[in-house]
Amino acid sequence: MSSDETNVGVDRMADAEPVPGSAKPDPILVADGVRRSFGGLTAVDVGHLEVQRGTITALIGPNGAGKSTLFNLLTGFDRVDGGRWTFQGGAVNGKSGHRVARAGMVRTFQLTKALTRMTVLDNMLLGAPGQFGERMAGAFLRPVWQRQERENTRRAMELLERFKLVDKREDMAGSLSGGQRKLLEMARSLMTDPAMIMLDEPMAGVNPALVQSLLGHITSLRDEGKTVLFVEHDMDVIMGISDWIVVLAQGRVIAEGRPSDIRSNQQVIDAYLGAQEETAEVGGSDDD
Ligand SMILES: Nc1ncnc2c1ncn2[C@@H]1O[C@H](COP(=O)(O)OP(=O)(O)OP(=O)(O)O)[C@@H](O)[C@H]1O
Repeated sequence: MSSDETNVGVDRMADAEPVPGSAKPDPILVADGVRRSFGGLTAVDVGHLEVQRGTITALIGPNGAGKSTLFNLLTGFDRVDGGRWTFQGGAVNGKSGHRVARAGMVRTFQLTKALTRMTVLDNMLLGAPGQFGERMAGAFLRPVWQRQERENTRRAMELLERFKLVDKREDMAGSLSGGQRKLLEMARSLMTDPAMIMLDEPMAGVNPALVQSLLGHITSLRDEGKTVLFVEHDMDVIMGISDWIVVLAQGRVIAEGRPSDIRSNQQVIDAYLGAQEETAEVGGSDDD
């Protein structure tokens, strides 16, 4: 799965302690005291979290644990009640999603209705950096933004090729299968050549034939030196692909470690079982 020669980030994890808040040898993201409440409910309350550069880190936890909220906070798509975090050594808390992306930390988004009515290529171009032409339409700058547009299109085509979507470039994004949409979401997030990519349930709604292809893309990104943080429910995927796993329950990090550490961690088992029991008590049967 991992290439030991190229995978410096993973190699450097050897000494990381499998405990909540553990220090990493070369963290790309460091968060402290990140909190978010909704009314009386504390959705996220993360004391200390470090994500190692160049690894695939999974963020897991039972339903309602706070995974999506933490994603939204870190990437500037929700407002924190408290806390700070740095990315590549620079503070990014309080920055808008756009500025966080420019700093090199991007997240994937599910295709909204509006985006499904655009072509695959136009979806890619929307993820492009700069959008210089739109902001500065002055005629004297035309050569500059035309050059940028050409460069964006070249990059989009290169990524569509890589993700095997190039033949679909003129199709409406809404006509893609579930798996192809996930590929497009991933490809689009790479338009800005980010250092870190955050994937929100990359396998949801993907048929088994495309799962392997998506997994291959995720490991390739890591092997090229990018950092991947992903939220996922599929345990086989999580255990098979992750270099490190962070477990959230009721907004807090209750465990961290390699898949082998997490698999046998009693607190993790209890958190999942507890959540299941709560669901059973209210009569639900959420298998999400
Ligand atoms: N905008 C909001 N308003 C009110 N409560 C919210 C809001 N967003 C999230 N919550 C609550 O915060 C808690 C954490 O939700 P979150 O969606 O982050 O969990 P999750 O771990 O991503 O769950 P799932 O695995 O089910 O997607 C839940 O109790 C949820 O109901």
